[in-house]
Amino acid sequence: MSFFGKLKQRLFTSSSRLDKGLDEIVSQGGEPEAEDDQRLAAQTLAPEPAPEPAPEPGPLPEPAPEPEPVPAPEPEEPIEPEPRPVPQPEEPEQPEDPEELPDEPEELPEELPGEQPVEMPRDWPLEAPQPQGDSLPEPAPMEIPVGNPSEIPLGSASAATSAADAAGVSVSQGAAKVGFLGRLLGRSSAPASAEAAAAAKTPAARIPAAKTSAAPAGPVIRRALDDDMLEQLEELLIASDMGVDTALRVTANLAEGRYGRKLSVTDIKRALADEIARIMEPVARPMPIYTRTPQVVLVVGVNGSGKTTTIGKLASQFRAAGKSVIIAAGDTFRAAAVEQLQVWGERAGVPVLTAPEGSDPASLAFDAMTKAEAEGADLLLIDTAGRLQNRADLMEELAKIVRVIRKKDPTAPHNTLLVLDATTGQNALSQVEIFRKLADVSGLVMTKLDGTAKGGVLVALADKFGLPIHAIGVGEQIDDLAPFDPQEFARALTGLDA
Ligand SMILES: Nc1nc2c(ncn2[C@@H]2O[C@H](COP(=O)(O)OP(=O)(O)OP(=O)(O)O)[C@@H](O)[C@H]2O)c(=O)[nH]1
Repeated sequence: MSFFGKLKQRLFTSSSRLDKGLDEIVSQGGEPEAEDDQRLAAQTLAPEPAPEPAPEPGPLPEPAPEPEPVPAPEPEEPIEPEPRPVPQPEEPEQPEDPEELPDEPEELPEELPGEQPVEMPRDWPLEAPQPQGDSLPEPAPMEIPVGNPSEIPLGSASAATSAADAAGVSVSQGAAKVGFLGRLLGRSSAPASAEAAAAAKTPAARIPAAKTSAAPAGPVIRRALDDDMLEQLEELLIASDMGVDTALRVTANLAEGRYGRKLSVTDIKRALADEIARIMEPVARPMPIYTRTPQVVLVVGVNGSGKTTTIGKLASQFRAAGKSVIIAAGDTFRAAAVEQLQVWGERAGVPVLTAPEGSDPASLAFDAMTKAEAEGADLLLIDTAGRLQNRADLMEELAKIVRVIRKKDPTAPHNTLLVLDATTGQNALSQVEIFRKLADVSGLVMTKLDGTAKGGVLVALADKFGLPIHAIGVGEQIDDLAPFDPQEFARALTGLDA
């Protein structure tokens, strides 16, 4: 089975809900179409173009003068990432034990020049080039790589890229690599046999095959888009966890230029997929990589959301991309969480720093910073507790971790990733709201998109918060984390094949 097919299977629950719902909506009040009508409909599938504006009478206004080009200032010193504010606890701060923690600097710099995070184009090679000099911020052309090369079958895009990199040849992955979601949708051109072997190892292989949206034999059913149908579509999108506001916006946009026209299920899927991709496009951004090391990535989220698993996957993939990584097991209150992280650390070949149960996570974070600096690590991934039961405590804990790591690097943490569990549906929205208050969230990772009918929540999140979505988790295996591709996600969610 192709990797593309895996994704389709994994998003089966979400797409099948939409599939089934759309079938029902269109068949109610819809009618089979004669062949001639089908040809006509195919020609008029796109929304009607807006009428051309009538030429304005009278003279045209003078064109506005072009603004003077402003030369970009050349940085003389290395540019550092901007520090994000330390989240302030609601309760008055307790004085820290000076024996436990090193002195805080008198005052954190108000503002540091910000290093522009470099977002990685999707077809960059996996290997980041080495910095050319001390003074220039060096963009690291890397997005979260797909899969662990040791597990990537020969002939896959990543393997091809690595080989080409080794040979000093630049490879456009666009040609060889179909995105992760795309591969799960079944459009991979990679050899099927090796991928089938890899897929067979995953739980996804045991999920029943997804219903395909290939046109059924016989006449296509079409239904004229009217108010009733729009209302039904709204309800269906709400049931898919898109949220009321987003569902209303999506259906309103879908109606534009199509109202009164006869649509088939595939027409609606295409229109929906376009609309969803349009919403998701601006938030699909790989995690920025900075030249400043260690780059500190704070990972937050409620217990069970998939933080540990995501850290393990990230560590493995960054390491496979040639980065040196250290993990700090910051949830010191749960021995099981620490043990789980150690297992992932072993799998990824990455050291995991731990502290005795119940000890201060901030001092572990400080030690981890010291070690990461001493060892010249590229990335430090810090796990944190996710107990929301006592928000004030959690807020203070996160704030203290941030204060302490800023003693070492005032610009840290460079990324604060909020890990969300897709199966929680609309609850993910309130988690974002809460964690944005607790920590300065810089991006999202959505886990467990496999096996949930609530994948639509990602659209609601993008629409409501506009926070970057760096990656998605679609399984429990080490290579089941992928950069977020809005087009492929939209197609997978709507169950569209092509
Ligand atoms: N199906 C699926 N399961 C996942 C995914 N990500 C994580 N999980 C599973 O979700 C469960 C919880 O994941 P953890 O990584 O332990 O979550 P956590 O946020 O670290 O939880 P605590 O350790 O309790 O703080 C585990 O059984 C993982 O295997 C995913 O993308 N898909």
